[in-house]
Amino acid sequence: MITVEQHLDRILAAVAPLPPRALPLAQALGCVLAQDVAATVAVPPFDNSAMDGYAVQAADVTSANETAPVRLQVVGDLPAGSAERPPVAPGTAVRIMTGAPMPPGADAVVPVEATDQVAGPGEGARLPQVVQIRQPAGLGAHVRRAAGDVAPGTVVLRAGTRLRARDLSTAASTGHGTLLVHPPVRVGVLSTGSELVAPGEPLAHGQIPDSNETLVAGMVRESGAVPVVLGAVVDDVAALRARLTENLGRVDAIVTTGGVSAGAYDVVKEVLAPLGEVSFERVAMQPGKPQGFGVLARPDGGPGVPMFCLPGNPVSVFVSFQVFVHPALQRMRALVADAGPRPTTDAVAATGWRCPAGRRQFMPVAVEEVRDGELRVRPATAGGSGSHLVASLARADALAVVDADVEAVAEGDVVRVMMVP
Ligand SMILES: Nc1nc2c(c(=O)[nH]1)N[C@H]1C(S)=C(S)[C@@H](COP(=O)(O)OP(=O)(O)OC[C@H]3O[C@@H](n4cnc5c(N)ncnc54)[C@H](O)[C@@H]3O)O[C@H]1N2
Ligand code: MOO
Repeated sequence: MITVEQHLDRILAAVAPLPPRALPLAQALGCVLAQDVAATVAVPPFDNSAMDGYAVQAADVTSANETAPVRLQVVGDLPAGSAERPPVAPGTAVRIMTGAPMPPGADAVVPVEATDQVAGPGEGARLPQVVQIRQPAGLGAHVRRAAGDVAPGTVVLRAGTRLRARDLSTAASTGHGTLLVHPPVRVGVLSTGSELVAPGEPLAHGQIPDSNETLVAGMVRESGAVPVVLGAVVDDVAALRARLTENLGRVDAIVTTGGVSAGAYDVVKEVLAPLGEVSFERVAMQPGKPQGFGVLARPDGGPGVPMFCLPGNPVSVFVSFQVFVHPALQRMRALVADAGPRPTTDAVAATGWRCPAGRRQFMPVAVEEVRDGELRVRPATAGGSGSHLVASLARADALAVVDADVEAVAEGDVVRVMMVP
C-alpha cells in the first residue's frame, strides 16, 4: 500500500495548467488570467457629465439664486452617446445627460433640479430655448474627468488572478473584449457498472440508481471545472475503451467510477494500455483504497488527458474526489495556491468511533459550532465511514481525518477536519 501523500504527489506531478487561450469575457469567469492586462483606453475615456442638467460656463452663474436666476440661451442638446460638440459661449448653455461628453467651452454642469426645467421624460423631454439657473456652480462642478479612474497603459489586472465578475468589468471598461486565460477544465464523467439505472427510473432486482454520475458531475462544478457527462457503461472493458476513444478529443480530464477492485483492474489496465498508462494502487485510506490514475494520449497530440479511476462505492467516490481530483483540477486551472490538500481545522469529537487498522480514515461528519469558532463533530451516519452509505452523505459537512495508527477516536479527542463544499 502507498500513502495518500504518495498518490497525490504522483498525480500533481503528472498534471499541468491548461495552456492559455484567448477567451471572450463572457466565457472567462472563474478562469485564471495568464498575463498582466493594461488599459488600452482611459476610464472615463473623455470628460463627461455626472448629472442630467445643463453644461455652462461657471463664470456665468456665480450670482444665480432662487429669487434672481440667471437666464442662459440653450444652444444644443447632448444625450449620452452623442458625437456632437456644440460650443458653449458666454451666456449660453447646452442641455446634457449623465455620461454625455462635455461640450467645448463649458466648465461646469448645473443639475436640472437647480433650474426652472422639469427632469425626466414627458414635458421634460422638450428642449427649452432659455433655461433659468437658480444656483451657482463651481468650476468643474459635476464634471467627471477623462482618465479620472485609470490612464491608458495602467496595469489593471495581474496574471494569476482568478477572474471574478468585477475583474471582467474592469477588462471590458479598459478596452478588452477577450482575455488570455487558462481555459475552463472540461472533465469527462463516466460511471461503470451493469447494475446502474438512471436516477428516478424503476429498479429491477439487483439494480441501483447511478448516483455517482450526479455526484461527480456536481463535485466537478464545485471545483470550478466543467462536467462533460459521458454516460454509464456496462462492466465490459471493450465498451469502456470505445466510450473513452470517442470522447478523448473533447475533454481535458476523465473521472470514472467503479470497476477497480481486486482483479478487475488488471483487465482495465490492459484495455487502456493503447491509450496510455493507467496504474492501479492500493492507497492506505478508508474509504477509497483502490485508486487508478494515469495520463491518456489525446488523438490530436494535444496535452495528455489525466484519468482518475475511482472506486465505485459512492462514499469512496466522494472522499477520493476531495482528496485527489480536486487538487489536480485546481492545478489544471492554474490555481497554484489551491493545488494541494484541502485545508483542515481542529474539532472536538462529540462521540467516539472506531477506525480501520493501518489506513487513514476519512469519516463523513456533521459539524456543529458550540461557541466562538469551537467545532464539535459526530459521524454523519450510524454506520461510520462505510463506503456504501450514500444516502446519509447529505448529512455530512466535513471529513474527519484520522491517522492510520489510531484505532479509535474517543469522545473529547481533538481531530483534524477537512471542510468540503
Ligand atoms: N476481494 C476484494 N473485494 C473488494 C476489495 C478488495 O480489496 N478485495 N475492495 C473493496 C473496496 S475497499 C472497494 S472501494 C470496492 C471498489 O469496487 P469497484 O471500484 O470495483 O466498484 P464496483 O464493484 O463496481 O462497485 C462497488 C459498489 O459501488 C456501487 N456503485 C458502483 N457504481 C455506482 C454508481 N455509479 N452509483 C451508485 N453506486 C455505484 C456498486 O453497486 C457496488 O455496491 O471494492 C471492494 N471489494
Ligand atoms: O476503499 Mo473502499 O472505498 O474502503 O470501500
